[in-house]
Amino acid sequence: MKTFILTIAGGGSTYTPGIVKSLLMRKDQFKLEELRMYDIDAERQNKVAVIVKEVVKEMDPSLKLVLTTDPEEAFKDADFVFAQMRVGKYKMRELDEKIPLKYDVVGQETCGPGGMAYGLRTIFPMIELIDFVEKYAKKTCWIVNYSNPASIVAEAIRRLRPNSRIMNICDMPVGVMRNMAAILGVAREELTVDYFGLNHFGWFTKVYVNGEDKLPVLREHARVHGLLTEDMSKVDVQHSDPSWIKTYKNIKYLVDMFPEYIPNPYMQYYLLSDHIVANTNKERTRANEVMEGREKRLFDAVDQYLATGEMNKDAFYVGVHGLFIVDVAISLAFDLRKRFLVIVENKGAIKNLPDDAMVEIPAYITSNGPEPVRVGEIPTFYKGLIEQQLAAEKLLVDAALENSYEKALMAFTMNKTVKSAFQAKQILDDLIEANKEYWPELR
Ligand SMILES: NC(=O)c1ccc[n+]([C@@H]2O[C@H](COP(=O)([O-])OP(=O)(O)OC[C@H]3O[C@@H](n4cnc5c(N)ncnc54)[C@H](O)[C@@H]3O)[C@@H](O)[C@H]2O)c1
Ligand SMILES: O=P(O)(O)OC[C@H]1O[C@H](O[C@H]2[C@H](O)[C@@H](O)[C@@H](O)O[C@@H]2CO)[C@H](O)[C@@H](O)[C@@H]1O
Ligand SMILES: [Mn+2]
Repeated sequence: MKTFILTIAGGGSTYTPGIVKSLLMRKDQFKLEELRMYDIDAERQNKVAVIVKEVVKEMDPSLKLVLTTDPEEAFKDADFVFAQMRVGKYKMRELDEKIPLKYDVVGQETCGPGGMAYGLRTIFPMIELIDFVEKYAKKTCWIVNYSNPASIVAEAIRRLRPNSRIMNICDMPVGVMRNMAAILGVAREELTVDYFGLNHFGWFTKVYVNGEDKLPVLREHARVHGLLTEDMSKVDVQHSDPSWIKTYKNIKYLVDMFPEYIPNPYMQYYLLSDHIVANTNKERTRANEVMEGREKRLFDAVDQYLATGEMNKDAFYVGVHGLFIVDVAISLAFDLRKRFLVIVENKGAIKNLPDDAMVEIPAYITSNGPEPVRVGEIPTFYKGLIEQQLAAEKLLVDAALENSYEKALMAFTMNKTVKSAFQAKQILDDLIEANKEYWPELR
């Protein structure tokens, strides 16, 4: 049986235990020879590893587990790298969210100025990671990347490392499909969707079950309930947090106004920005909810295990997040040609968008990478919105590569969540100060 060396980059992530569990649930199909955790923060990674070791002991005790901060040890002869780094960690996420809110602008980790700030922190560490993998791993190695902000990261990689073997993915569409399946009373695997957009900026246009388009049924549900199902805690425990409930509810306003398609929940930040700001607690944002929730639960479980030897199994979840990345890797490994939504270079797939846009669309995942479907032409409303967002993302990457303050200011001004160039400049200047340690210099 073929076996694989797999490295998780960002081993200290709160998602690592869930991803490891998901990997080991598939060990009969996707057998690991060695699992490695790589992070630049050894202390955080060691803590998360306390839980990971228990998962390995229970599910695949003979598996070799390596923890390292050394790139050579991490990537030597690796077959797969799962990337999930958060550059600046939650401390910086909190600032990404709170600084724009000071100016009554959406404060979100991947959208608006906060997302662009996160992008400027992440571009070069991701390029460094790709270079480590290229230097040490097998030539056939695939990087499957969750690191956000995925659109900006993907655009920078397209420009700087166009030949790298990387699949940029996002679990939000899969999360939505999980809710859609619960609403329709079917399994998520029974859904086949059509979708177009950029990452965290797109729309479902068809939702097939057994060849029948169920979008009309979902539209009627969404007009009243958004994408909430009866009991979210049964669908995904994390998504019963108040902020996620609000997010799924907000879809009802969007579907009511624009019933044609079902939007990615992230569209709320662009199309309902005033409502979002008015309903956000500027002192306690999602970063606080996560630090006091997902992160605390995990680290409390580590402390409890070290003190008592007892493991709290509710401290982490596999969820669609853990399932999806493993599904993508298995399709890459065995040329399964499974259809998933992934982020790829457009190259004509969406006919009336530029070839060099990094778009999120369905693709068949082969061992040579994605084979995207042909989406065709998209209607003017969506095209216009996407073009504006795409321009902002491209200008931001220009800013990073050219060390250009002016391009960064253009990117911030272009973003739909920002009202004026004055406002863009105030937020940008505050973010430059907060990100001194991380951003490329902007002159
Ligand atoms: N694409 C998606 O849909 C999706 C879904 C969920 C999470 N994510 C992303 O996954 C990542 C992890 O999220 P989290 O909430 O678990 O964060 P986290 O802060 O718990 O973990 C991130 C880890 O990355 C490490 N890190 C930072 N810079 C690094 C570098 N240069 N090299 C190696 N490791 C580095 C940190 O030390 C930390 O341990 C984030 O980028 C998040 O945005 C993406
Ligand atoms: O606020 P967070 O850190 O809890 O989540 C931010 C991430 O949200 C999306 O991922 C969700 C996903 O949609 C859901 O189905 C489940 O697996 O949880 C994920 C994380 O909560 C989004 O796609 C990511 O890009 C964000 O990082
Ligand atoms: Mn995402």
